[in-house]
Amino acid sequence: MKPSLLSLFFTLINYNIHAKGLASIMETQKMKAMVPARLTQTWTTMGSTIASFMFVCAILSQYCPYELRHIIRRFRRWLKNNSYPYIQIAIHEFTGEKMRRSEAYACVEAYLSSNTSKTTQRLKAEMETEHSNLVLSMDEYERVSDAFQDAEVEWVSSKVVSTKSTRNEQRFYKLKFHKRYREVITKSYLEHVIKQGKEIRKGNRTRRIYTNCSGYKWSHTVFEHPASFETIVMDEEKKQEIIEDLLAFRKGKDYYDRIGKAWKRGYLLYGPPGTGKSTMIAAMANLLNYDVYDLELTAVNSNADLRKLLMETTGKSIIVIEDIDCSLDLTGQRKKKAEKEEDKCYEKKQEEGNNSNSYSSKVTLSGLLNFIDGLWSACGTERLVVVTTNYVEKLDPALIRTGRMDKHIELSYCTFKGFKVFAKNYLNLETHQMFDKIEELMARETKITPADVAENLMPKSSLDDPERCLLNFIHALEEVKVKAATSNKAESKEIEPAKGSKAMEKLAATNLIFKIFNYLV
Ligand SMILES: Nc1ncnc2c1ncn2[C@@H]1O[C@H](COP(=O)(O)OP(=O)(O)OP(=O)(O)O)[C@@H](O)[C@H]1O
Ligand SMILES: [Mg+2]
Repeated sequence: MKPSLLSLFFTLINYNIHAKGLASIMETQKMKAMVPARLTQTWTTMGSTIASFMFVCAILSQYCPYELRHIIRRFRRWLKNNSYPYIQIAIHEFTGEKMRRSEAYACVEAYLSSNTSKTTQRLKAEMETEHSNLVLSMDEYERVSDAFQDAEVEWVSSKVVSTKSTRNEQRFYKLKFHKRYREVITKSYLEHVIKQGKEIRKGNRTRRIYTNCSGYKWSHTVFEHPASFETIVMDEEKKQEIIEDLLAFRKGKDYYDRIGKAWKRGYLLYGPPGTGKSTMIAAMANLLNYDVYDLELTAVNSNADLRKLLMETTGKSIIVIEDIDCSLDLTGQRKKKAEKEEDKCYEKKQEEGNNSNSYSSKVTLSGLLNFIDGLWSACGTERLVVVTTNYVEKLDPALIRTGRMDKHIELSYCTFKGFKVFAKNYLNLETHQMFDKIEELMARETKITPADVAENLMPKSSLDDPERCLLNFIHALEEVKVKAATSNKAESKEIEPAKGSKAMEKLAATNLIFKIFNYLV
């Protein structure tokens, strides 16, 4: 068949579909009530007549002189516009080159599930997590009507299934309305739908934690961490200051706009292992109701991949880089000679197609800083970036200067005051005769982390009553004290012969061994 005849055939089908579509609109509940059955039949007949007429016009247009064909084409356009007075707007689930889930689609879905679930006959029910609510939404190919001011509209949920794979479905909502309502629908109704949808989504939102285990792509799961600022044990004043800072940031859109600064803030959490850095990040996410992006820098191959990942993050989120000193070489020189050599080696490996995971990350400090300062500010708002480290002194001052890491928070060893909060939370004890002994042990600079306090106070079996837990804790404190005394003794022994250069070397080596020993213990 010639292509022109094929197009004629499709034109005919198109007009028939329009005619049937018109009839099916009439079948929706609201319109049914308004339009009598006879009128529906008239429309259907008229639709078929128009389709046949169009078919004849199309044949004529193929075999007539150019001028006549032009007139027929114009007439056909006029007829189409007047015989099918409806406008359709499609809102697809995935858009753009990267096929990101469309915010508009999500808002329409939320709006329709809340506003039309009482009138929809076929619904689907979904529950994202075991603790979240059951969310009802329109099932596929379902139609619902809605009214806004004096305009009647119809929503249809539909999907396109790829011929290559049935798993590759593209869902979309189609909004149909009479063209006389064009202004009100495009200017006010859609705005109203998106606004209401956003509000509903805020209420239903289940937070997510994203991670880039596969390198350049985020994968996510539901974020359900029970941490809160109430259960974090630290200096009360410092805690309040952090909470206020976070809440001020969340409310700060207008302020950031006014001062011409991107709406983002950097936090640096530092302190020994087990002092609550990761727990605090979870508490921050819970307080602000933000998503978490846990960025594993060692899995990122290049600065370009890092940028791609960060640009894909959404607003209302915390981007976390844990143990940054272990992920990057951050010791001051941003690009050392050895690093340059490694770069060459890496490029060679890439050329050979040997891009193994064992090869270390090629993300550089300057790549990270460039993003935080440059592109970072331009793409997206309302993001916190939180960096953690056990060794703040190892970090390049350029990374942690104000503007990049605006707030520095030190988390440290547990004090007696902190222990009392743990005892209240874990054992429901406000006071106990063993507290004096504990206070005495803790006063002598016994460095015990909150993680160790929590572990020792936690009952391990039904036989563990509060006394037993406190005894466990006293044992742990005594052990820490003995270890500290042994390491101090060893250090002071090494200091004495430290006059000659050989002795200096020996001291350095022993110190290193003890440091490693302490770290491991
Ligand atoms: N300040 C704290 N308040 C309450 N619990 C704490 C605190 N610090 C640590 N914990 C407890 O110790 C456990 C370990 O803490 P967390 O993982 O947050 O430490 P961290 O500082 O991130 O350690 P690392 O530096 O090794 O990553 C937590 O599950 C929590 O129960
Ligand atoms: Mg941690």
